Amino acid sequence: MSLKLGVPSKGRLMEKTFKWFEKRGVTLSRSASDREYAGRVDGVDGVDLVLLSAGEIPRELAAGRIHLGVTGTDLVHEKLPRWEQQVEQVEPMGFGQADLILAVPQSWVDVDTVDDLDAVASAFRARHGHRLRIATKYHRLVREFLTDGGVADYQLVDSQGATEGTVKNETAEMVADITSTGETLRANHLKILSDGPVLKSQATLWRSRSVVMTDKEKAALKQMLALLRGES
Ligand SMILES: Nc1ncnc2c1ncn2[C@@H]1O[C@H](COP(=O)(O)OP(=O)(O)OP(=O)(O)O)[C@@H](O)[C@H]1O
Ligand SMILES: O=P(O)(O)OC[C@H]1O[C@H](OP(=O)(O)OP(=O)(O)O)[C@H](O)[C@@H]1O
Repeated sequence: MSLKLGVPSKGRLMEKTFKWFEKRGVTLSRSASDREYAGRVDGVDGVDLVLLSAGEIPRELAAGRIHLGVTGTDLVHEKLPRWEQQVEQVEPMGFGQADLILAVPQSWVDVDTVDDLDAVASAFRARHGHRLRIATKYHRLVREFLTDGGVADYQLVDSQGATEGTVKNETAEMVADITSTGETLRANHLKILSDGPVLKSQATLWRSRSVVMTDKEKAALKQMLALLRGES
């Protein structure tokens, strides 16, 4: 069997991933049709390209269906419990930087920190009879962060997109989401809590810890890593 390299098939990480490999002597190419999720790897023998959504790459690494994969730190930490046991970080790639943050309405002038949030959350529950709602797709990371910060009076509301709009739409009181330029937060009149971020993320090359490799796969991995690390 060949070594399997999983890369984002679309979205913001795809193009930069292809360029990052190219710069290191490994050419990734998609088949002629953009709609066909197939491609090839040139520059190292015995490697297959697997095109996947960035969000699915953590699971495929953990299951051992791909040996190497490119995706954001945020997605690995969110989707894999005890991620260190399932994957190993090979190289941070220097693009796709984003911070996972907590943000509240700018009009909450008394709330700047997690401590302030704790006080407001308790008062909110007493006044409204339900817990303060935080919209996010990062359930695990947000829960861990708030537990560490001693905040308990809240509930998570799942939001898989347009998360900053949930406050205006009154389906949540605040959000936990990824930001890079901060423009979406500003446009939606939200401000970031100062004691964060919950996580700093960037595109990263990961290696699965779940596969037993054949000699051929081991040789391809060695050659690939030497090239990517500039050792050959
Ligand atoms: N401004 C940003 N907003 C959202 N994600 C960003 C941003 N900048 C970098 N990223 C990173 O990009 C990755 C998500 O990539 P992308 O948006 O292409 O995937 P997606 O299409 O949302 O995933 P999927 O294909 O699973 O739906 C995450 O690791 C995220 O941290
Ligand atoms: O800080 P900024 O540069 O404004 O970027 C942050 C925004 O980008 C992402 O959304 P995306 O574009 O992936 O759309 P989505 O709302 O469908 O997730 C993220 O969820 C924020 O909404």
